[in-house]
Amino acid sequence: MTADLIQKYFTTLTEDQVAHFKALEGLYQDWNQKINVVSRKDIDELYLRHVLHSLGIAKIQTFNEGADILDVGTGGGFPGIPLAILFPNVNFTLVDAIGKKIKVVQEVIDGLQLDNVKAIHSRVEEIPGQFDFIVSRAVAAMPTFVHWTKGKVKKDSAHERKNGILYLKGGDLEEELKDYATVQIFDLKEYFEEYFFDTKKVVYLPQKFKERS
Ligand SMILES: C[S@@+](CC[C@H](N)C(=O)[O-])C[C@H]1O[C@@H](n2cnc3c(N)ncnc32)[C@H](O)[C@@H]1O
Repeated sequence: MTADLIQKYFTTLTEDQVAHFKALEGLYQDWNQKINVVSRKDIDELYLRHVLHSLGIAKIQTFNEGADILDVGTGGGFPGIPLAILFPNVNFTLVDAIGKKIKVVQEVIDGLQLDNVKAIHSRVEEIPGQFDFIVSRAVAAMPTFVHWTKGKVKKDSAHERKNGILYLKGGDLEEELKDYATVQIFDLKEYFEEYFFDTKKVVYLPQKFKERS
């Protein structure tokens, strides 16, 4: 699959955005040979499994100009890098506890000359600042994740939807999310027809969520 897959679902991309999405393939293939951040199987399906999947968050939430978004446990840059290409006027902070992963992320940022992304080598618990939304994929179960990111969401919302966590998850989430009364789950198969998305969801947890009693 090629970068055309992105244009199939995001039809108003600028030439710059299309060029950036296209350039991801070469950058990741090159860097993945030096530092493995994407599994061999997945690198052949980069646009489906990583880029389009990351952009699933954008089908649920559009970020306002100037918003601050934190990607926790970004690994090789997902979902942060595709979202930063899609929202060039939004500030992204990508954090990961493993230095070599952040090195690849930094190389991709430099390769694309993205000026709206900062890559930080740190555990999320140790970074300062507050953000409108926290995005993530495949990092920790929600209770641990909520604990790690406590106090990192801005109180006042600049978006219609309350600030909070937008987490890409899959499978049966009932047990993991049973304590959160205000959680919302969005099925990505409603937006993308490829079979890969059949079980994929975006989990939205607003700040100041209610725990079920
Ligand atoms: C399975 S990888 C997922 C990477 C990426 N989000 C993706 O979906 O391709 C999980 C990543 O979370 C990072 N991580 C785990 N705990 C973390 C923490 N407390 N702070 C920052 N990064 C963390 C790990 O270093 C690892 O790179």
